[in-house]
Amino acid sequence: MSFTIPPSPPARPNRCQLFGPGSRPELFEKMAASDADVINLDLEDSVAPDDKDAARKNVVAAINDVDWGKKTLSVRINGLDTPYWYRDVVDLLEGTKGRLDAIMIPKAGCAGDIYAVDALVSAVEAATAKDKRIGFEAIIETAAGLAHVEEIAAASPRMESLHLGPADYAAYMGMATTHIGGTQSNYYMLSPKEAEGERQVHYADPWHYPIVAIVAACRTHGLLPVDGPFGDFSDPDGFKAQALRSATLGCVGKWAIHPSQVALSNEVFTPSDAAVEDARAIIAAMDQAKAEGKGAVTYKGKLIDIASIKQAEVIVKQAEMIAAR
Ligand SMILES: CCC(=O)SCCNC(=O)CCNC(=O)[C@H](O)C(C)(C)COP(=O)(O)OP(=O)(O)OC[C@H]1O[C@@H](n2cnc3c(N)ncnc32)[C@H](O)[C@@H]1OP(=O)(O)O
Ligand SMILES: O=CC(=O)O
Ligand SMILES: [Mg+2]
Repeated sequence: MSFTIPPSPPARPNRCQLFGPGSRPELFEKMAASDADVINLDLEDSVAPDDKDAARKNVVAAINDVDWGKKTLSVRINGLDTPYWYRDVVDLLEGTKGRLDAIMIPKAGCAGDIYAVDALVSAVEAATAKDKRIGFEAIIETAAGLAHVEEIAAASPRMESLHLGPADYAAYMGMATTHIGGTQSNYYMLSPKEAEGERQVHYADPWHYPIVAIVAACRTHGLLPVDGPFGDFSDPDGFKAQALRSATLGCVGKWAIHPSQVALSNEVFTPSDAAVEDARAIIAAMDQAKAEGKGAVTYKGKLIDIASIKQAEVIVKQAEMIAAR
């Protein structure tokens, strides 16, 4: 371990974030009644320019009036390159009475973007004598965001999570696709030409690199890494495969852009009973090994050592936090 101990991320479940446009208030009660851990009311890209003012009013009213239970409640504001974002921040903070938990900052490109929102939020919080400090979520979805992911993660003590936005990421990176997340039909490898038989297609994961960069930045600075949207809500198997890849790489959750995706995300990002039992058995086996003065032992035919305790503790802690919510 480095002499610098990384901070722990916020201890709250973040398995699924359900989004809904601020311009569709008829969805808000349904979102509140869902099983998502986090709700994101959107003022950004799911809201047409002519609807921005109305959506902002809808969202302020809903934060005050809807019973959001124990959910983490967040609003995605408009980007810092638009004329809308400052009014989003001011109206959200001046117009709501303490239920809002976080603001999501889209298209974060550098630490200065987070600093700018922090300055405005801090001024409104001071002026309105708010006790509660609003947290920040930021979306990594531009080339600059990816290039500066670590400085964005470290930009403010308000930062709680980073998210991959595959739709904008694809656009800003000039990727040849119009699909939102998931397997891309043109991103594949073929088995070697000289191999026996018909050549096999292997679909690789075009989101692997940004997800790993986000996870590394989050784990360094004590934030929650979250995978973003999967646009084809008629493809639950595709959603699950993408979510499993993200979970395997260290993400704690994924967005849902349709209610049908909430249970899938919760399932993938909740450790199974078998996984928790196995993790507890590994910790017990290592306790026994330690008592016998050994650093490495065989468990179910495989090597486990001191690093295995840390791996197992990730699963146990996640399960305990979900059970305690
Ligand atoms: C792409 C990059 C991004 O930035 S993603 C994040 C921003 N985008 C969003 O917030 C979009 C969120 N989703 C939606 O707007 C809608 O789900 C879309 C995809 C347009 C589909 O809407 P719609 O045609 O009404 O769906 P549906 O008829 O299949 O709905 C079935 C029942 O579920 C409801 N529903 C729909 N969406 C939500 C939602 N987001 N949250 C909660 N409930 C939702 C519908 O009202 C419908 O309910 P009911 O069965 O009639 O009672
Ligand atoms: O904001 C989300 C995205 O995929 O873009
Ligand atoms: Mg986006």
